[in-house]
Amino acid sequence: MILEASNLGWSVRRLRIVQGVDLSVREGETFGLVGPNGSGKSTLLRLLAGILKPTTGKVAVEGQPLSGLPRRLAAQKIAYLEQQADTGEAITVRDAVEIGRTPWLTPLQPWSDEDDRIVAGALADADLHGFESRFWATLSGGEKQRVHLARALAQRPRILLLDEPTNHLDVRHQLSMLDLVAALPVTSIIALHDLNQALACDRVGVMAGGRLVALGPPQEVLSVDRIAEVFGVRASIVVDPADGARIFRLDHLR
Ligand SMILES: Nc1ncnc2c1ncn2[C@@H]1O[C@H](COP(=O)(O)OP(=O)(O)OP(=O)(O)O)[C@@H](O)[C@H]1O
Repeated sequence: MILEASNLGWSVRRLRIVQGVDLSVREGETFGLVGPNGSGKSTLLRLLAGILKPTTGKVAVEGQPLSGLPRRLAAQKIAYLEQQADTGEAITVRDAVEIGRTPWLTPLQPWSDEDDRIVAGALADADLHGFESRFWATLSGGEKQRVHLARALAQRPRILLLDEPTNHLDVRHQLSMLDLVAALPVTSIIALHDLNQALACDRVGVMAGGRLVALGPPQEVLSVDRIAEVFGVRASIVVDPADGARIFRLDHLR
């Protein structure tokens, strides 16, 4: 297992925000995390990224405790794309993406042609050709989101943790973001609100009230009954006659 959490929990002022999460993620897997607002998805991702220190339990990356890994080493293994990261710094798109290379640079291994090549590839993968010299503050929400993705890709991590990465993106960029993540030779954990997007993941975990209440293949985990119970909505499954793909139609519970 590339990433393992056991009895993972985080509390603030005696409030249990995440509790008792046991999770093992396989190498190369695209793992979707779904759940209502406030169910603990972002907090769980921040614990897995090592940004929050667990109140209970632990996280292991490639068998090593995350808490014992030096920050630089952890950043070589894990990239985290936050939900609403912003900066007031006057930086360009290229500067922002170059930051992704930081964990790999040392005085003995300064910036090289290989770093240039990786940054160019990340910019291209995030469809940012022509944006390199634009200032961050002038970008739209979706363009900023794509720069974050490019920065995370430039980090060349083993594990990508993405918090609602399709937020702000137009439909074409939503599709290319998810296709890109699925095609990358990395392990990804993605918090998603769109249950149809979650259907495309290898496995899905469902968060409710700070707990991981279900875990498994999307078709099993995202049952009509569970969607009603966890999200309070009525799901019906519609089959596209063109290719047999199953999609959810969602409505109020009656
Ligand atoms: N530092 C904090 N202090 C108090 N409450 C917090 C803190 N951090 C998170 N919470 C609360 O913990 C709960 C879980 O938050 P979290 O952001 O993890 O949920 P989420 O599932 O990612 O939600 P969303 O879908 O809205 O992004 C929320 O009710 C939130 O208000």
